[in-house]
Amino acid sequence: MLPVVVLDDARQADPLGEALVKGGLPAAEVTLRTAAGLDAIAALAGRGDLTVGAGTVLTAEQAERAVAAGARFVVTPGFAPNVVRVCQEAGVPVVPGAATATEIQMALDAGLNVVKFFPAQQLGGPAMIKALAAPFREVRFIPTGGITPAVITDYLALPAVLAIGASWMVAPELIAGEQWDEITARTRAAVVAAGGPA
Ligand SMILES: O=C(O)C(=O)C[C@H](O)[C@H](O)COP(=O)(O)O
Repeated sequence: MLPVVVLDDARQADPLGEALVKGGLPAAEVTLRTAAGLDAIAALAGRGDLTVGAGTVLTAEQAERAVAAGARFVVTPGFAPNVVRVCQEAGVPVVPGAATATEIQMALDAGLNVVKFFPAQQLGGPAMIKALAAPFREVRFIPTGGITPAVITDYLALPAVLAIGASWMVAPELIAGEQWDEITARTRAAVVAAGGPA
């Protein structure tokens, strides 16, 4: 499970990180949708007890900044050759978004075999991944977008699914309300729903 985080205030990064670690999910994809994103990545990277990556990385410059801030992986909504190049040169894993067979082939051409399947639910969910995985046997998918606890097991039943990205455990209203205990509780529930320890 990969929590997809949108932070408006980088000062919330540390308590959020604490809540995720307590919940048993020491990882976060912090999106660069907000101006606070880079500072939040730096704050979480500085904790040392969780793996932080950057999401919504749209340009090569953003990729450079994210890596400099401490991002250990980079996620993009679609396939962006310049972002992929920057990450590969920096030795940082990059996961491009792919919604079609063509985009998967672009990722493979770039030497990548893990893609974010985005937006997963809207694209047809597990049935679509199953169909795409048939010709691309070496590809692993991280479905993200619209995934709720109710459908997690449908995705995780597929061998081609490497992980699931989702935001419900770190919902923006919980962060805005600084409801860290609720974030920990939802994170724990997400771990259990994904077959992890209670
Ligand atoms: O900003 C991006 O590039 C993203 O990563 C979009 C995220 O994948 C979704 O926001 C997460 O999906 P939900 O769980 O439906 O919220």
